[in-house]
Amino acid sequence: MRGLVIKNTGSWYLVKTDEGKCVECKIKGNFRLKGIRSTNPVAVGDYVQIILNPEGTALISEIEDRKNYIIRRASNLSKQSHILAANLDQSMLIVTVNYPETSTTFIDRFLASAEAYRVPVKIIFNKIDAYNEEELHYMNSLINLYTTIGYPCFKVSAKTGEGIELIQEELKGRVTLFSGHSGVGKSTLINAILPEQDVKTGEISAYHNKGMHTTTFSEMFPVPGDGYIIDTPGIKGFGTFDMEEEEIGHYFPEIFKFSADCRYGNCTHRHEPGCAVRKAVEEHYISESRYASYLNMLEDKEEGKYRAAY
Ligand SMILES: Nc1nc2c(ncn2[C@@H]2O[C@H](COP(=O)(O)OP(=O)(O)OP(=O)(O)O)[C@@H](O)[C@H]2O)c(=O)[nH]1
Ligand SMILES: [Zn+2]
Repeated sequence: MRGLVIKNTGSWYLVKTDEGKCVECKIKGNFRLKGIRSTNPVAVGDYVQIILNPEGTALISEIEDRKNYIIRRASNLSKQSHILAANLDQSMLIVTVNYPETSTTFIDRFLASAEAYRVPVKIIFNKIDAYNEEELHYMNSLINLYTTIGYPCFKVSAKTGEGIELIQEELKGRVTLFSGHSGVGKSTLINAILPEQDVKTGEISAYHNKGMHTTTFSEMFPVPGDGYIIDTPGIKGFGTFDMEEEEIGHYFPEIFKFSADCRYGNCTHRHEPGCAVRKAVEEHYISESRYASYLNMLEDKEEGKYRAAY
């Protein structure tokens, strides 16, 4: 029998079968996954085959190939990873231009990691009820920027309910990871989206409070119209994805596009002669803020190398 893993409590997995029944499952034997050493072989979002027991529980016997997954290093010292969620259809990044401000560096790092994980992102600008004219102007210029690059943007107020219906439409039939740094109104927004659900902010927050240092258990919350929201505790972005220096530019779609015309194939777009990316920045085809975020990620990479070498 086939089903979707919607909750992981550590030892048990809750699987929703294709027929719509929820069954508590354990894992059968040992799973080995290609390429990753993981502390949890099965994650929320996995499609699995289960074998029912007479007691009404079941064993997970097989995991279907994942179209994508997000992981977190179990600890700095270990090479093992913890799979937070699998088979994401999209991620919604909640941002605010004030109270508190989300920096473009944060947004761009998130977007680049999402590209690396092959998860499409929609950017949700929250708290539009609270902005003055200047802030609204700034928000609209960001919306213009990110829409042009290919990231759909939405304006909402979790407080007044403005724009929420459109978000509900976007969630239908999809598995969506919710992200955003502390204070952007993620919990308020989830509550506004799920008004009659038995999922409450408190429940999600309780998960949050378990903090970064304990094992993380994820859960998918059903939304009307056959979709799910994943709110991973303690995850503000995707974390660091191991990217090679030359690779970082691949995850900035507009930089990648222009880089085809750079003189050198391994151009890092910093100071190489004949760099088409720098030229595009000078001519305002690529935004200064995006280029700055790109350089910022490159710098991190260099510092990482420095640490590794000493
Ligand atoms: N004016 C205004 N305030 C909002 C809106 N959405 C959330 N807030 C407020 O922003 C603050 C933070 O909201 P939360 O929902 O707790 O934010 P969060 O992103 O879940 O934060 P963490 O729990 O720290 O991750 C609260 O005081 C909310 O009342 C909004 O649309 N407009
Ligand atoms: Zn270049």
